[in-house]
Amino acid sequence: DEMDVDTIWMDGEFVDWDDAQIHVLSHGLHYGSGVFEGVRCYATDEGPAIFRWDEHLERFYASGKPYDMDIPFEKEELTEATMELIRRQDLTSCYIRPVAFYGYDSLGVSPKDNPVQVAIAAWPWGAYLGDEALEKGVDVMVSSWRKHASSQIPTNAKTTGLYVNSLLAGEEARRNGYTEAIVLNKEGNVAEGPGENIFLVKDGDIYTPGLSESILDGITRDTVIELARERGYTVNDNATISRGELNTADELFFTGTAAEVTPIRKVDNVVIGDGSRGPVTEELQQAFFDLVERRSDDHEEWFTYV
Ligand SMILES: Cc1[nH+]cc(COP(=O)(O)O)c(CN[C@@H](CCC(=O)O)C(=O)O)c1O
Repeated sequence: DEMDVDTIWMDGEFVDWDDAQIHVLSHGLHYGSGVFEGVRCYATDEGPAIFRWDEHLERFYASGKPYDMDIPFEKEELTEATMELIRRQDLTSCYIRPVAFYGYDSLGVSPKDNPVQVAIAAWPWGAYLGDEALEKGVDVMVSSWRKHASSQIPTNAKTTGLYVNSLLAGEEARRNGYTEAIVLNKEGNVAEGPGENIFLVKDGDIYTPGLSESILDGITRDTVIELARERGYTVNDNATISRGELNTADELFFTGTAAEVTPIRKVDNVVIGDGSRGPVTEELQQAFFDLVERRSDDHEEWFTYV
């Protein structure tokens, strides 16, 4: 395979990449009834280290709860499978994608007795929004599509079906020449990106929308909040950010497992700050990479060594 990975763990076994197949009548394909995680493993002097595996695994199981989806494997089994998957493919820094979904027994909206299938894949994945993005930032647009409200579908569950909202917003942005979208919630305030949380810096203070703004409780968001507070910043992690505050921000940046810490330099072609990565963004981005690549030995509890 072009990503020089060849193995996937599926329903308790390691299978060849091309043999990891499911039935076309799988419930998850028809009704979006799946949950997934995105986790990064970083190469460090002590070997590959999975970042905040416990929190990701916790969220993986919690995401299934609204759908009565009981994942038929213990956390220890999934942890061992993931470590073995990384070892078998000699991966060091890689992206890990666990997914669980209702498979096929009978069709119909109710998952009834459909089996819950689980798979884990891992592959090398570079900068999510492009190589230049981490340094130069990205140009984004505010999408015409709103985020679904947490009262309509639990936004705090990483449900596969929800990502059509992300696809609509992200593809609208790219169709219009931008790299990514910012999605407002149904109140018209800032929620997050299609696959990222968002942070705003103004007069030296840091703001990020709270869970009530219909966002995913991001693990990278939590990490950056902690790193910022450790550096003495005032962080409002329950902010309501209006659309207009995006234009007058000193700095904006995305956070996410895939996106890591990505500066935003323009919103709908309005230059943010001086149009380059801001100083607070750079400081937190550097702190993040020093942490995950273990140049800093803080938060050892956040690392699972393979
Ligand atoms: C909607 C959304 N909001 C915020 C985040 C950031 O959460 P966290 O990874 O815990 O910091 C992600 C992760 N998006 C994942 C999927 C990306 C994809 O393209 O698929 C990811 O970053 O792995 C989201 O999908």
